[in-house]
Amino acid sequence: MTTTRHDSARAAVELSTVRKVYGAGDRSVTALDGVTIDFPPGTFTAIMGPSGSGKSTLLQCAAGLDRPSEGQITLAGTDIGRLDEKKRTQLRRDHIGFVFQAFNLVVSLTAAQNVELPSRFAGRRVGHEQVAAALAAVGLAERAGHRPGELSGGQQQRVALARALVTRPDVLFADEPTGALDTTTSREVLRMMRMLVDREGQTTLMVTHDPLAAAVADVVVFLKDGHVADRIGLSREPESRNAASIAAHMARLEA
Ligand SMILES: Nc1ncnc2c1ncn2[C@@H]1O[C@H](COP(=O)(O)OP(=O)(O)OP(=O)(O)O)[C@@H](O)[C@H]1O
Repeated sequence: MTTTRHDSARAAVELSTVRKVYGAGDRSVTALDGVTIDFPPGTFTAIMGPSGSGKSTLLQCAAGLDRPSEGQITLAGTDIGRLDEKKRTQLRRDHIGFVFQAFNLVVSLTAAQNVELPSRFAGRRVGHEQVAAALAAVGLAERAGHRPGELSGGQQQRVALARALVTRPDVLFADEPTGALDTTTSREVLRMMRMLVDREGQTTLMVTHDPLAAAVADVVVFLKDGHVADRIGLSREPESRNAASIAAHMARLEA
C-alpha cells in the first residue's frame, strides 16, 4: 500500500485529545493527558518541558512509533490509529525522518553509505546523486568517503540529518538532536536544521531541554504533567534574545 500523499500542503501532524497511559492499576503512569495540538506544514516546533512531562512520549506517538491509549493522531493526512503495524511502518518510511541524540551511524560504513543504508533496507534505493545532494545540503560534500570515526560529533550528526532527509520526508522528528554536542557544535547543527526547514519545508518537531536550541524554532510548545502548558511563537529575533524568553518561560513552568 502507498499512503495517500497530500501534495497541496505538505503534511502536518495533528493530535486530538491524546492520552497515553503506561502500565495498569496502581502502577499506571499518565504520560499524556488529553493533548490537542497541531503542527502546521513547514513549521519548526521545539517541544520543551520538565523531565517526565511527556515530551518523548508525544514524539513517539506522533511519529507512530507508539500507540496512544486514547485520542487521534493524523500524520500526512492519515489517521495513524487506524493503521495496522505494517501500514504504520510504511507511513513512517514514506513520510518521516528521524534524528536522535545518539547519531546511530554504522562505524564501518562511509558517510555516503550511512545516508543510503536505511532507504536500501526499506527497498527504496536512493541514487548516488540524491546521496551526494543530501550530504552537500549539510555541508559535507567533501566528506562522503569518510567513516564516522574520521568525523567530528557535529559532522556525524549532520550525516544523520542527511540520512533522515535524503528521501525528502514530510516530517522530521528530532529527539534531543544536540544533546551529545558542545555549544558551538550544537549551534552549527541547529542552524543547519533551520536552513533545511526554510529550504525544504519539512514540518519539524524537536524535543529539547536547551533554550538555545529551541530558539531556532518558529514555535515552542511547553509540556507539563502531560498537558500542553503553553505555546509561544518566536520571531526571528537574535537567538540569544529568544533563548532568554524561553528560559524565563521554563523557569515559570518549573516554579
Ligand atoms: N515505557 C514506559 N513505561 C512506564 N512509564 C513510562 C514509560 N515511558 C515513559 N514513562 C513515564 O511517562 C512519563 C513521561 O515520560 P517521557 O519520557 O515522555 O518524559 P520526558 O518529558 O521526555 O522526560 P525527559 O525530559 O526526562 O526525557 C514519565 O513519568 C515516565 O516515567
